[in-house]
Amino acid sequence: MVTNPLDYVEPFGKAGASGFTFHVEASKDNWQELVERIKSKGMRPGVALKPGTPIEEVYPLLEGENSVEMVLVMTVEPGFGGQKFMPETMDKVSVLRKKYPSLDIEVDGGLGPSTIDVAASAGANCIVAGSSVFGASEPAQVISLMRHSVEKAQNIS
Ligand SMILES: O=C(CO)[C@@H](O)[C@H](O)COP(=O)(O)O
Repeated sequence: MVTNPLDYVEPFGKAGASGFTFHVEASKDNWQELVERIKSKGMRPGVALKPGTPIEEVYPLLEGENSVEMVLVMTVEPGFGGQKFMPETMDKVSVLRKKYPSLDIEVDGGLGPSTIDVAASAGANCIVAGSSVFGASEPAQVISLMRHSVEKAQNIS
């Protein structure tokens, strides 16, 4: 998480990023300008929210022509890898999935073989995983297992 996401749009765009996700907590006053700027640089805008932030805070960012295209529900406190998945964040994923059936919903933190099913069933379709993949003896198998769980929950396998 960065505190001034606007400062990073241009450099990330120049570096070749295809998407730019900012925290709703860090953009309360300027999210519209931020989304516009991200789109103008050819990137896909996304918004992230911390575990304690109510899901209602992202609703305004999902309406109108300047809307974000992805919501990242943090499943740990942002900061570092290797933390424990917070199952209580799944209520936000379920509510969001019900309200926006085709939205990309990402989850990040503590995702791996033991937690993927609950996240996938709640409606998450984009998975960020660090320790469970990079710490595995067969990373490809872990990725495949998680992909399968998401596809099964979305009825696409
Ligand atoms: O950076 C963060 C949290 O701030 C995450 O992206 C973690 O790095 C994910 O790592 P694991 O929880 O999967 O180890």
